[in-house]
Amino acid sequence: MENMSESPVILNKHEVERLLSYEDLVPLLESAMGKFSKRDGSEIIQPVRSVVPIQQHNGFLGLMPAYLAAEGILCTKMVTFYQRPEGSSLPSTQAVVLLFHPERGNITAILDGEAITSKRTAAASAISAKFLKPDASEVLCILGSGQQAKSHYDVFTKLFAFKEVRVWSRRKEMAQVFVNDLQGPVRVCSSVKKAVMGADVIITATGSSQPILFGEWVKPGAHIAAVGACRPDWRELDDELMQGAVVYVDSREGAMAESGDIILSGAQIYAELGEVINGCSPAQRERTTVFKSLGNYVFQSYSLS
Ligand SMILES: NC(=O)C1=CN([C@@H]2O[C@H](COP(=O)(O)OP(=O)(O)OC[C@H]3O[C@@H](n4cnc5c(N)ncnc54)[C@H](O)[C@@H]3O)[C@@H](O)[C@H]2O)C=CC1
Ligand SMILES: O=C([O-])C1=[NH+]CCC1
Repeated sequence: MENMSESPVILNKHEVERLLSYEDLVPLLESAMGKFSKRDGSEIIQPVRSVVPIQQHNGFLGLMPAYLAAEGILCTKMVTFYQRPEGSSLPSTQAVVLLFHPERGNITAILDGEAITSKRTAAASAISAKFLKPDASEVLCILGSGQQAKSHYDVFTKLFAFKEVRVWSRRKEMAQVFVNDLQGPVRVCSSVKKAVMGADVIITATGSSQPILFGEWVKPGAHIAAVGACRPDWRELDDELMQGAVVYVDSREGAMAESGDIILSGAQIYAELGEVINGCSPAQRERTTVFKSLGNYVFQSYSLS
């Protein structure tokens, strides 16, 4: 987005939603993930996110700067995640993305980050599924019924042909509200166990800080895109699942600093997803795979630059 005038371009949530299509985003993100995993410090600079915990809301403010020299992208995202009471009208994840002119240092754009976060996170999970889900994947299961659950439903049903989609939410009526807003058929399940048994692809997109998904319920060979639990003491997946699966991440440094599922289970990171995209690490589709997503900021700056 080239802006030669002094005033930055400002795009609100609706404008970002309109401009940011999955058709554009998914291939761009795939390419950005590959470039990120080839990183040498002079080309891509992305420090691990600074996090300010906000204890009273069981949440945090995250500051996420990134510089891609070759692409001419200098940006930062600022994002809050606050645990909301069930049914709250306030979004749990809110964000702004600032783009800077890499030569002059001025702000060129101020972009609503809520839509970027929803779509970019879902697109990253979809790319993980493209490489890691079992070849014959028929059943998709979504745990959670919030913003991320919705964006994941949208992109997964757009890109893949599942025969069955299931959703679980800790309050069944919230799962029902979620389903009522969707176009296609989705089955509401009354327990995580019922939702995940036999599923080929499982998305965990909850605000939980304790494991909700247990390895004993997961079909061998399934692919799990684990989106929540973005703090070092938060979990969504249990030790059995983490230790038995082949674990892929968006960023090794980020995962070692922020993922409770990795740090507390002691699971080994097998590869970054970008290394799979680059052909440097195998996609072990025949094994149970976990993509532990934390939100890699290079990707989102890329998508609207
Ligand atoms: N990996 C990434 O790049 C990103 C991760 N996130 C994370 O994804 C998760 C979901 O975010 P949003 O969809 O924006 O939030 P949301 O508030 O819209 O949805 C959260 C869902 O989790 C459920 N939930 C909350 N606490 C729970 C618990 N203790 N047990 C079971 N279910 C619970 C809620 O009922 C709701 O269905 C959060 O953990 C957030 O930090 C958010 C943005 C990007
Ligand atoms: O990438 C992101 O924006 C976030 N990751 C975890 C919460 C928000």
